[in-house]
Amino acid sequence: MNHFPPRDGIVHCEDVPLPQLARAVGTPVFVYSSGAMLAQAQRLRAALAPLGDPLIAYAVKANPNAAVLATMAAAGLGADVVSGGEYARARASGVPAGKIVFSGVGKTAAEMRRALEGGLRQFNLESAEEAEMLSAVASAMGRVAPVAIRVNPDVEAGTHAKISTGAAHSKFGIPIADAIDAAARVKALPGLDLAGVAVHIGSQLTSLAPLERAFGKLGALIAELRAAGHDIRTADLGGGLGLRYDPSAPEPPSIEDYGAMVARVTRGWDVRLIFEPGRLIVGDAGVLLTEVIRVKAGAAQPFVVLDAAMNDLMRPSLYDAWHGIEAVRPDGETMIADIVGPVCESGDTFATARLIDRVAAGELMIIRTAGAYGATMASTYNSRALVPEVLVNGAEWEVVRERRDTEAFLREEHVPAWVGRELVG
Ligand SMILES: Cc1ncc(COP(=O)(O)O)c(C=O)c1O
Ligand SMILES: N[C@@H](CCCC[NH3+])C(=O)O
Repeated sequence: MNHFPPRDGIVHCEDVPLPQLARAVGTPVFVYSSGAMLAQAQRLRAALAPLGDPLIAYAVKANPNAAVLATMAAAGLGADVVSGGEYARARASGVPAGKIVFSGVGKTAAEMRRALEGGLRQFNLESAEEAEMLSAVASAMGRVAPVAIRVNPDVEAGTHAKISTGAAHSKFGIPIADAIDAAARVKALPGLDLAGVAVHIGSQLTSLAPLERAFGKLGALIAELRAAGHDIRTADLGGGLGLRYDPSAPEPPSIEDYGAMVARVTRGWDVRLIFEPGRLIVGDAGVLLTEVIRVKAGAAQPFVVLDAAMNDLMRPSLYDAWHGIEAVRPDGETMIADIVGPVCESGDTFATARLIDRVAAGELMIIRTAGAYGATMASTYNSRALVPEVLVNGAEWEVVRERRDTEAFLREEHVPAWVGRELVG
């Protein structure tokens, strides 16, 4: 089902015409369809149902808005968190402690303490050094921390280098060849209970082959760990399944293809599986709604200058990512243009020489697939206000994050009394 349907020539989010939101909230604004994210969560749950009772721990980093997290919690999903901040958000949004997995290479002692106090399903350990720190923290608290060893399987994910995490040179995980030694160290440390293994090789994966290779290695490791006397009860298969940003690109594997592959590879593992999907759930559920400030003449083609910029949606400038860009009221005509934002960097470009709907100053456009890694990665560069977010449910909608204006930044900053003292008088 299309949750951003054109009706009467105007793009809607569910039953709300986008111009109505632009008028009420202003632009740029992230608009999310709760129906779209729930449909994806439901589809994933159905595809994974034959695997027993897996824990689907939504990767909070993809979109940590409290209303999005509460939607996920209400749908029964857990949370994969990578910081104390994400842990706090997940708990505050109603995710039960027992459904929280804590990932990340740089967990601090304070973050470990906080998660142990509040409770969690497991820490995914990424190094022997981290195991030592967690052991000390848990022991001092008189607790036992449930842990999984996140391995680095040395598998190339075939995605953008900046979002690949499973190759040998990557900072993530414990080299799989060292996992048996690491498990022995974990077992010998007080305050740790080795419950399982974990792997995550990257994001926006458009082929199942690298995932299958990584999972195959994980299966062999589970057998080795059991042979060494470890009681392995869980296997966390990470996230990473990609979306089709560009409709002319080959269709990525479906959620059902993924479920079938996992069922085949994990047959006989006898563990509870954990998944950490982010983008897959929320990516297509969001658009960045923006207004054309002006169309400026260019050397090769015109520049469509939007009021959204690289600080609001970093993916095109950071990863050269392709996002669909369309007019909210297309008139049937097209043009070729560079689509840019107002920020003072040439990298503030959403698309180059792109065939788009014809637009003029004052018209609205949407940048698609902005529900994941959009607002969450935004900055205030060029002293631009963080973009507000709206959640739509049928004909209802609500601002779920207010626009943060320049006055708010200034209230947070402080000029010491001695600045400029030597220069005065
Ligand atoms: C450990 C971990 N789990 C889950 C995810 C979520 O990835 P995705 O949004 O691609 O599903 C990431 C991001 O790549 C991650 O680093
Ligand atoms: N931020 C990345 C994904 C990173 C995944 C986090 N491990 C993106 O927009 O594609």
